[in-house]
Amino acid sequence: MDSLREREDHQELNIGIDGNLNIDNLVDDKVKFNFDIEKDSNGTVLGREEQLGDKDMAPMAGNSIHRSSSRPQLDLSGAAIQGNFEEKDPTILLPNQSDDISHLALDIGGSLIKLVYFSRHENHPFNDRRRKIIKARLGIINFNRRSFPILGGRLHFVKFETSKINECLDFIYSKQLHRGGMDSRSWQSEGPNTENTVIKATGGGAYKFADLFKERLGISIEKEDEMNCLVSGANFLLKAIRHEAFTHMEGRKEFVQIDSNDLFPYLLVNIGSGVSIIKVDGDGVFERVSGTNVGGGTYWGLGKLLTKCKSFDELLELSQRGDNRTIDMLVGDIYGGMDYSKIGLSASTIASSFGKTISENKEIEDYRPEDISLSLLRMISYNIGQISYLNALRFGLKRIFFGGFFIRGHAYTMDTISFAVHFWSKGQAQAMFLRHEGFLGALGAFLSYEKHGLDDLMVHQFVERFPMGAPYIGGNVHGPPLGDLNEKISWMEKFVLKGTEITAPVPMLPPGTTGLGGFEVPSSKGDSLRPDASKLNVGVLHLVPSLEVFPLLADPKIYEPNTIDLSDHGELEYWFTVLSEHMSDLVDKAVASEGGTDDAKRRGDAFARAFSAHLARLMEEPAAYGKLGLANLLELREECLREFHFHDAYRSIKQRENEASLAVLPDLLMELDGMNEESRLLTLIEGVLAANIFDWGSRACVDLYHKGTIIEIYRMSRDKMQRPWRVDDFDIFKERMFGSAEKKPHKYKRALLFVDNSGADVVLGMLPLARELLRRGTEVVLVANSLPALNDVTAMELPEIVAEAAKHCDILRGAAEAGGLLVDAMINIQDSPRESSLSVPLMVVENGCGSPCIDLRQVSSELAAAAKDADLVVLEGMGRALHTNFNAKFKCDALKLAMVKNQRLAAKLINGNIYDCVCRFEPAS
Ligand SMILES: CC(C)(COP(=O)(O)O)[C@@H](O)C(=O)NCCC(=O)O
Ligand SMILES: [Mn+2]
Repeated sequence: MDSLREREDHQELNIGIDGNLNIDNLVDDKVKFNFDIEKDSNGTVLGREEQLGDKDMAPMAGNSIHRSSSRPQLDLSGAAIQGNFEEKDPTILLPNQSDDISHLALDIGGSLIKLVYFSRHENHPFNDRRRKIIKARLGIINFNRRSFPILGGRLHFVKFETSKINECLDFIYSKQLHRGGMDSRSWQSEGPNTENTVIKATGGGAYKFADLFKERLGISIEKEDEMNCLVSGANFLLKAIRHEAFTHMEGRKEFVQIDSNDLFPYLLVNIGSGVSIIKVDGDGVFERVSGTNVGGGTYWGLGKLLTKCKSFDELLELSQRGDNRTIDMLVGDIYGGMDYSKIGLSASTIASSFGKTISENKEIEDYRPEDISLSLLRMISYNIGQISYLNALRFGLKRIFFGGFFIRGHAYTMDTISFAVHFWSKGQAQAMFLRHEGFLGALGAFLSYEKHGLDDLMVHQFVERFPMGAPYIGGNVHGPPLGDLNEKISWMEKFVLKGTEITAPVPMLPPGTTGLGGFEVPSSKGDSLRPDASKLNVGVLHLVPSLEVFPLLADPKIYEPNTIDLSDHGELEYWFTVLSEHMSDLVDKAVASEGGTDDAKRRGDAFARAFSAHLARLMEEPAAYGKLGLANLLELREECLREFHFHDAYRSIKQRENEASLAVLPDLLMELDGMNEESRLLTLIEGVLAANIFDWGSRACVDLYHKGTIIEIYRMSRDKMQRPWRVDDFDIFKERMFGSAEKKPHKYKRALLFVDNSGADVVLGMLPLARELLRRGTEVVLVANSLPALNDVTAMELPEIVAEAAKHCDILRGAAEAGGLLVDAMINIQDSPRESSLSVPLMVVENGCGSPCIDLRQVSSELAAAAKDADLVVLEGMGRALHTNFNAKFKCDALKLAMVKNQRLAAKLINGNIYDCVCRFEPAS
């Protein structure tokens, strides 16, 4: 079979096929891999199990024929041009390529093994033809200017206890990570050879277990320097991940925005079994300035001896219920309950860790394990905090980043370290923590593969997501992501049976306060911290190399997409309730969209459980997945739906509404054409606002839809349009368009219209507005979602809607032809991109997201390209113009249009009522 073909050893990335094809020419959208589907001799697609056979356990290495080298390479064997050879950028199939980026790296520490692996994104369906037209139209030569291709993919983070190394080996084997691809389907069941495969690893275990890896998996370990890896991992995270670093004081977590140009120097304290203290001055420029042998291993080791705990997590969990005053000697114990205020020590300050046990005539059994664990934790955390501070002082450093698995996202540990740093530095130095704290070394090892291509990635190109399974790593579930859909569903079912209590929302405790020398009662522990909380910290990092910052943002550095701050507990609770109440309706729609089968019902059920679990988790710790805004919650819902293979829950509703609206469009256009320019503009804006009422994400609107037909509701909404609207800048916009006694009329060159919902919203609202702009000589770019979200129209669906509308309107037809939106015109446009029509073009671009909101730091390359010549941005709808971007400032004129379909938001944002409207016009800033 094809996929049995050997890979070439030592094949460099830039070796060409027959000397002509240089890999530099392969950009992401031109390389196609076909390893997703394996067929048997009858052409039947094999299931995962059939392909894997009984291979989930790693066998002893045997004879095999597959070879690969340590370098991440493209396997060019069997490469062939697909399709038309005459095409300028033909697709090249690499049938034997499994993944073009290095895929697995390890950090094998004394206590834990950390794994980082990369998996390629599944191809998501996109309109290739539309993309080609847009590329030609916008003059995009190359979406990706790298010297070699980076495909989108995911970085996964998994850990195992070193003492259970066999579980780790089984995991690697079951996912076939040692073979150059995470998807076993690309390999034959006969057991390909891994003889020459080399996997990068760091940590002492890279030496200690090298033979075991060879024996069990047939792979060699290439050792990478541990300090080097820690530093490059930390630098990478601090530069590439937006919400990576945070402070943690008195139970309050706050993300710190790190300016990658102002990162160095800093102190990196890695708390593993032991502690390394490293002064970092740049990429690859560092010095290990100190360390201590009292670290995570000490806590665990002593804790194990003293409490009989079986695991680190159990020990940490015990500390949650501990009271260290029964064990530690406090200042007050020495001073008869008084403070030693002369030297600034309160009575509650620990004078001597474990000191109280000297004078008491007790045996170990007489102390509570909980108290012992807490005393130990405080002793070690304070000590590390103090040594770190002294080193920061020694080198004049203000920022200390703490990493390593000792911390485990444990609030109390972080508070204790922060307190120590704050206390000793008198507030001059700041302790910061990293969300991927435990994976610095493994990430560094991953980055040490040559040509991994991740060096110059920007912050916005990594998007953190939480596919199901990711939040529940640990124990027997090694998580992210659970292999296939079935696994995910059954895991959700099992999870709910076992742990229903954690799916229920848990109220968050208000942060406690502590006095000087505080922590008499740990402020961050208590009933609200679930035992598994420490495992729920990092998700899968999605690498989307084609995302860019929207070029028209006035100042991307201060841009904040979210309008509503969910760190306000009242807000979080409200939106949590809204989303929970919407759940059953959404599940019904999702299940119906998949034919209402038993399988769809089971998936619907699993989705509801998964999303509820995420919500519960976020209620408990809003910053668990990074800084939380309403847009993230709404996106999480869409992501969860996709996880359970609901790709378009509102498909039929959208279709129905499109058809009904297209049927009345000709009448509307006729009515508009009978008006003078000024009344027409007003009617058009009114039309956009009125049609925005068709929003299946709003509870109030959905209730309304039971009361009439689409057209009745649209009419009712239009009839209620009374000016002044709650935010009403229409006159300023009108003056900008038509001029006044003092000002000349303005003709926009190119307008970007961020469209929202299907049906009336786009057909009767935004398309007529687009038509008016086209009529006035403005190029129009309709910007729509890349993936479905609620009833939002997508960039895939829009060309068809425009084509339908164009049947009734010459302006739209001419512009759509010029923009390549009409099928016949698409063929012409490839030959002569610019001159095919006299009309200004109407184009469609995708925005790069699949959510009702938009974060303009992460838009598609085609939108970024379209923005180049644009001088007007129109944002439409509640998600795009209110929940997000209400306060966004642009380099060009901006018009924000929305109907507010939620009472609380109306009251909060515009001091108004549900169904009030916003027409905000902001000249270029
Ligand atoms: C999800 C939405 C932002 C979509 O609104 P749109 O952008 O389509 O105008 C909106 O429906 C919403 O905020 N819904 C939740 C609140 C509610 O049910 O009232
Ligand atoms: Mn919408």
